[in-house]
Amino acid sequence: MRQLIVDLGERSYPIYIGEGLLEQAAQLFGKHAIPVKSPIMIVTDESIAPLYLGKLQSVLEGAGYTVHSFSVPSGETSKSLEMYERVMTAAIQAGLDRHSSIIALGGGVTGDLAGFVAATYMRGIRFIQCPTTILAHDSSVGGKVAVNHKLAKNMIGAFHQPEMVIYDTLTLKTLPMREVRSGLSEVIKHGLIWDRGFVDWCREHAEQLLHLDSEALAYALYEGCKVKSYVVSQDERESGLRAILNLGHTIGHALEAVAGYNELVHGEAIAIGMVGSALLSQRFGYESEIHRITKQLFERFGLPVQIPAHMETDAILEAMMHDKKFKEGQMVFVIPVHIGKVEIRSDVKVEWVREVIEQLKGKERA
Ligand SMILES: NC(=O)c1ccc[n+]([C@@H]2O[C@H](COP(=O)([O-])OP(=O)(O)OC[C@H]3O[C@@H](n4cnc5c(N)ncnc54)[C@H](O)[C@@H]3O)[C@@H](O)[C@H]2O)c1
Ligand SMILES: O=C(O)C(=O)C[C@@H](O)[C@H](O)[C@H](O)COP(=O)(O)O
Ligand SMILES: [Zn+2]
Repeated sequence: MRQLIVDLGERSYPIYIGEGLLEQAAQLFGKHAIPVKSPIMIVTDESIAPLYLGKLQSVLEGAGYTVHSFSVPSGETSKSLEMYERVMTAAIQAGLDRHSSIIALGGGVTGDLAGFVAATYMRGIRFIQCPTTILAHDSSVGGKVAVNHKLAKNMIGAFHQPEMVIYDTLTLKTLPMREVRSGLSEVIKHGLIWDRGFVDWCREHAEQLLHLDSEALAYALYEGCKVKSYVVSQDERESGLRAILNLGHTIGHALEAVAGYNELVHGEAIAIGMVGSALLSQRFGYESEIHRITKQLFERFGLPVQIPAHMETDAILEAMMHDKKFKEGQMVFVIPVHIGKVEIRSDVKVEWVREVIEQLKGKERA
């Protein structure tokens, strides 16, 4: 088992990464003094429940916990206020009290939704992340929890850190290929913002990663979580540095919203967004090599690098205006300076963004 600590003073918590960790959930709950006397609730989705809910539930019941569960439909559209209310209702009906815990068993959708319920139920109760996707190496760490608004991604949310992250990498073996690629997009993002050596390693190990080679995957998840934990521990509430974790998201989130949250999955949308940021970096005089390397990397992982042609440029621009980094009437972008380093710029011109969107739709500039 590998272990990392998210260092946030008295709210610090561990990330446990290893094969078969769901079997050890009861010991880990005991170690972290998760109260046995109050009922707990596992929130998961309808694809994950038949695979892993029974295991987690029986392990915890075996240790004396009273375990309730609630499954939401799979997919991004479950990150909604409507679903939030349904999970809330289930929590009230299950009699969760102030000492109860909510456990998210699933990907980023489950984690963000269940986490937002935990953050707001009785003004906040304990929350435990049990990620089951590659992408969730990112979403399970750092305490951003939210649901979407139809006009903008993650618009209704909170910061609520988990008690711990229990990452059983055996669960990843059942991931559909599209979700493997999507998760690797955020893994690569952690390299692009912080560590050129890790980007090179990802490129060299693309085949192993795509085939879920256990050792390669465990290393990639550990490295990704390491970057994420370090950044979060420096700037928990995104007053500065943390915004770098948003590379590719200004465009990516807009694409997800414009598509009604059911065309591109998150990792796909941000892969396109990261190629867009690499194009924008040329406007600041940075090397065109950044764009070439970024694009080739995502192509190698079978991720999309173009905006679907039917998406209207104006609609994308409009959705981008709701980005949470938008400040004093100015778009704010995470811009690559070179591979492994980015900067936050608030002097990106809207015309440049329009041109980049057109380029990403396959309409090359003259
Ligand atoms: N909070 C954060 O810091 C943060 C960071 C990154 C992404 N996110 C959010 O995460 C979400 C995307 O997360 P995701 O990609 O994990 O999506 P997801 O939770 O929808 O999971 C992807 C799909 O895989 C299925 N699945 C999950 N685990 C499985 C398994 N082990 N075996 C088989 N199928 C499985 C799910 O049912 C779903 O259909 C987005 O909403 C994004 O905004 C949040
Ligand atoms: O943790 C962060 O900070 C991130 O930016 C990680 C992103 O990968 C993630 O998609 C996050 O949910 C985006 O945050 P938002 O504040 O732009 O909604
Ligand atoms: Zn993301």
